[in-house]
Amino acid sequence: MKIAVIGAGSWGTAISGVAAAKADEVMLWSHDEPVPPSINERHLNPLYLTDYTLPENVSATCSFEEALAGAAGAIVVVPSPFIRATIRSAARYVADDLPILCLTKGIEPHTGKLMHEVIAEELGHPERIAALTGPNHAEEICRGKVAAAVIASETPQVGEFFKELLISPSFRLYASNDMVGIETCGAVKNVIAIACGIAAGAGYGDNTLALIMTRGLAEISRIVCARGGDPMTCMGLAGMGDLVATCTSPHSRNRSFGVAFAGGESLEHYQERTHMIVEGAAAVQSTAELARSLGVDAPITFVLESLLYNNMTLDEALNTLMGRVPTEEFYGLDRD
Ligand SMILES: NC(=O)C1=CN([C@@H]2O[C@H](COP(=O)(O)OP(=O)(O)OC[C@H]3O[C@@H](n4cnc5c(N)ncnc54)[C@H](O)[C@@H]3O)[C@@H](O)[C@H]2O)C=CC1
Ligand SMILES: O=C(CO)COP(=O)(O)O
Repeated sequence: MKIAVIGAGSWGTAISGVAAAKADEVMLWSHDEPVPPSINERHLNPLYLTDYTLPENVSATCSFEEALAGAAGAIVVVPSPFIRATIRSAARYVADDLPILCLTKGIEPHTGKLMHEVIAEELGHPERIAALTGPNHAEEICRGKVAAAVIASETPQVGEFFKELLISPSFRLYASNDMVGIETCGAVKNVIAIACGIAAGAGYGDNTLALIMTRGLAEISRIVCARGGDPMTCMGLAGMGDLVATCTSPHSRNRSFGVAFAGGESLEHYQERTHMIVEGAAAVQSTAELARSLGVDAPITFVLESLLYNNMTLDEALNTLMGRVPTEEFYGLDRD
């Protein structure tokens, strides 16, 4: 059995190693030309997780045709800003019944669409699409450190196919049918992680971080509910689990960017320096747009939007948040 992995960043590289334990062959599609020769000759990605040696049955290519030919399943893991264009370019090599698993975390700007919805729009046949999210830093997964995630799908057999492929003694996978819930959690927790990074970088304490995480989870839950997801999803691995990992881990690019931003570094400089995607920076804008269109109160996201993009100062941000009148702890959690 061959599995195609579309996207050779940190997470695409790590998940290829996981899939290689069960698949006969994993072929990784990379946007970056230096990646395939290095993986094919030395089993090393020269740009991401550079000290992780991939299994011998993982190879790489920059050709969609080569990656997808004869594949029994495809895993999509390109950063959200590139997902629509990438999938559109790959579309003619994707069979109508190919099971697809989406690992990307984001919300499309202007449309408010989740990543599985973008893939479905480009490829059709939404019933063959599943999504996986959870507290899964690639740096730990590639070392086999114990972790878990949720796989959600409209069709149970599709979720089961990917669960069987990726489950291992060190990687537990739970099933869900709430694709909207798990993907919304996965996108918006990145916003909250930036807020935690900024607070940590500015010298605030653990109480402050717990406050941001907890009120962040309330904010995520209101958006999940308004989007038609299940609020219980927010209590699980895709919600609280990933929020805690991303808001506290030194591996998190979103948290680290927040720390750097508090120290005066720009987003452009941070991304150029690390070559990594800060999904939460784009998600600040797309989540704010989505929340406004849904009529959802998202104060942390709105303040971050002003801080990152409209020259609000940190003091003004703090005063805006702390100046709000505290209301009921769990308002806005009704499902429409
Ligand atoms: N790194 C991690 O631990 C985890 C990442 N994710 C999610 O996985 C997704 C991918 O992130 P990473 O693998 O971490 O990426 P990364 O930040 O490690 O690497 C950036 C990726 O973007 C690609 N890229 C750059 N320009 C491109 C273009 N024009 N078209 C297509 N691709 C382009 C690069 O080739 C590279 O694969 C994101 O949505 C992220 O939130 C989810 C869970 C864990
Ligand atoms: O989603 C992630 C861990 O589950 C990765 O988070 P960062 O993009 O902040 O590194």
